[in-house]
Amino acid sequence: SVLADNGLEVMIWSRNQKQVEEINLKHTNSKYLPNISLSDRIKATTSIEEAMNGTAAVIIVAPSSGMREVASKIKPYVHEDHLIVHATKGFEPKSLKRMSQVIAEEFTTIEEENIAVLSGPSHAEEVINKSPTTVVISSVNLKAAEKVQDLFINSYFRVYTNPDIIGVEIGAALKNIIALGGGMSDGLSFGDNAKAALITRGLAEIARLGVAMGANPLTFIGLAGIGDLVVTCTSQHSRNWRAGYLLAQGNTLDETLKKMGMVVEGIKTTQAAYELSKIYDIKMPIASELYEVLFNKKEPKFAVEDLMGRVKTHEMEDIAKPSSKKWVE
Ligand SMILES: NC(=O)C1=CN([C@@H]2O[C@H](COP(=O)(O)OP(=O)(O)OC[C@H]3O[C@@H](n4cnc5c(N)ncnc54)[C@H](OP(=O)(O)O)[C@@H]3O)[C@@H](O)[C@H]2O)C=CC1
Ligand SMILES: O=C(CO)COP(=O)(O)O
Repeated sequence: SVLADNGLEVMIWSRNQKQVEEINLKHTNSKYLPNISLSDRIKATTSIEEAMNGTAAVIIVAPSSGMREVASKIKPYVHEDHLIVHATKGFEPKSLKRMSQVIAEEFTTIEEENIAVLSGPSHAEEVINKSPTTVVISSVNLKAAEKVQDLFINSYFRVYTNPDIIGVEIGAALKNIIALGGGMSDGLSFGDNAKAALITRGLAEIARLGVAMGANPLTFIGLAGIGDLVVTCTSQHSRNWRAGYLLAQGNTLDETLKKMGMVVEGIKTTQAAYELSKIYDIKMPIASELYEVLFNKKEPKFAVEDLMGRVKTHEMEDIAKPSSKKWVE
């Protein structure tokens, strides 16, 4: 919708024939964005060949578990001048690869310089209503990032460039875990103190893993870090928040997913973060407790008790420890 508002012709590829017909005939997408009218500059097709015909840029927004499948379908139609942008927030299950790594592996004809990541606090439900939104576009190539910035930027959608593609993708993926916790906190009727603690301590563990994986720590105080963390932990538009809320109210994981009916990236990402924290030897207490709740049936209230009862430590554990001498002074 942002691109259509900017005067571009947009072709959506979907695997769902009914959804394609609805978009083309009624200009609505009632399952995913009810009560919204879409621009008639947005058309849809189930044919990837038709969708790719004459395009300059391809925006992939499949859930992370489907990224490789979708990329491999697009592959035959991609040429070296295409700009490939993704807005997916997660890691590939099992390989634990970032989305731009999966895209680079699939599109061997595309230079890494032509791949960009769009991220930041941007619930679709608000963007579609033209509510002021700020995001980042990240690429190893500033020129590519600026081209995508020019495609998207307008009076309600402000796009900043950021060269740290690793940090942007890691911030985007890991914030969903903390958002599950934010929903649980509200589901358990904890207050604002608990939410602030989750956001702040969540950011600390996101940054610890991110830095170990090669990110610039400053990215985590930007839109793809704290920005997206705040919006997903506090907004009722957030699927991750809602899933956490349902879990805290006693629903099982299966019941929660059935009630959601939309992708909840934080669930698979909790598994990925659990594995990455072991590979990189990074402490991620919130992600570890969420792992126990999601996959080992631990009750959320016991997870909170265990988080609160951790061995006492310095706030900046593993990042900056003041010397004991200075501390005494
Ligand atoms: N919603 C939001 O506000 C934002 C979402 N994101 C990210 O975008 C990604 C997608 O989220 P979102 O669109 O909200 O998720 P939804 O669950 O709302 O929609 C997922 C869409 O992807 C399609 N899909 C799923 N798997 C495949 C596949 N293997 N091949 C083809 N199509 C597939 C679904 O089709 P079908 O209906 O046929 O199942 C559906 O159209 C996530 O990584 C999310 O974190 C990022 C920023 C904001
Ligand atoms: O990433 C998002 C907003 O920036 C969407 O978050 P949810 O997947 O939790 O809805």
